[in-house]
Amino acid sequence: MSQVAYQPSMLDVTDAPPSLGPLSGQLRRHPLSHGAWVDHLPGWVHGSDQVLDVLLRDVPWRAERRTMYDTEVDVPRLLCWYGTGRPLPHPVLLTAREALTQHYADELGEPFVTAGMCLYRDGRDSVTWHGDTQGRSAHIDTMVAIVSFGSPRQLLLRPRGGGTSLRFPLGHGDLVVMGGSCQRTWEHAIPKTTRPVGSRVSVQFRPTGVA
Ligand SMILES: O=C(O)CCC(=O)C(=O)O
Ligand SMILES: [Fe+2]
Repeated sequence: MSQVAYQPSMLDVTDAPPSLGPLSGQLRRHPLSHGAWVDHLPGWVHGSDQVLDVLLRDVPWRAERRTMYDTEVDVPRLLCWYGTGRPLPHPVLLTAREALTQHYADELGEPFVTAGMCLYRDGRDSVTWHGDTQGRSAHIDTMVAIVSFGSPRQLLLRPRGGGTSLRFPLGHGDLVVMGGSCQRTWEHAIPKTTRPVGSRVSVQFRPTGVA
């Protein structure tokens, strides 16, 4: 009897659609040098398991190759680009993009419109030190907002030209926003790890012309 009453409520909890916590008053800003900053909010997305399942299943993940010296090598992660207007694979991502656009409206002055997706299959997948400086972000201050799903990985940041690096743990449902001059004056990376980690999906929201 008690089991009959218990099961539906368990289902209600696990089947509840993913949702977002508030941004105002919750994001913690870390000012960096040269007018760069990072905002961090662990656990922004609730119900992230469901989102991760959908992303792993429905995103048409692609492997890329790039030329390194004179050989072609695999890019060590899978990718998919959702340009302006392309429907996102889970509705909570649209809600997230709109919430970010609204929260940063005064500071950013334009909406987040694209979503870059990366799948790190295990600890051997990574992205090396870089800034997102293709396009307008090479010259102007902007923002890149990252929502992370799946196995926790470290986001490393270091000033261009040398200096101490910082690390932000990116766990299931966490939000990190790189802002100000961050893409031009700092670099970021997701290093490989020998720890036994599972899949991680990173969703990066950017304004138009930033990549
Ligand atoms: O995996 C991440 O969260 C960062 C990805 C990244 O920096 C990029 O794709 O430009
Ligand atoms: Fe990046």
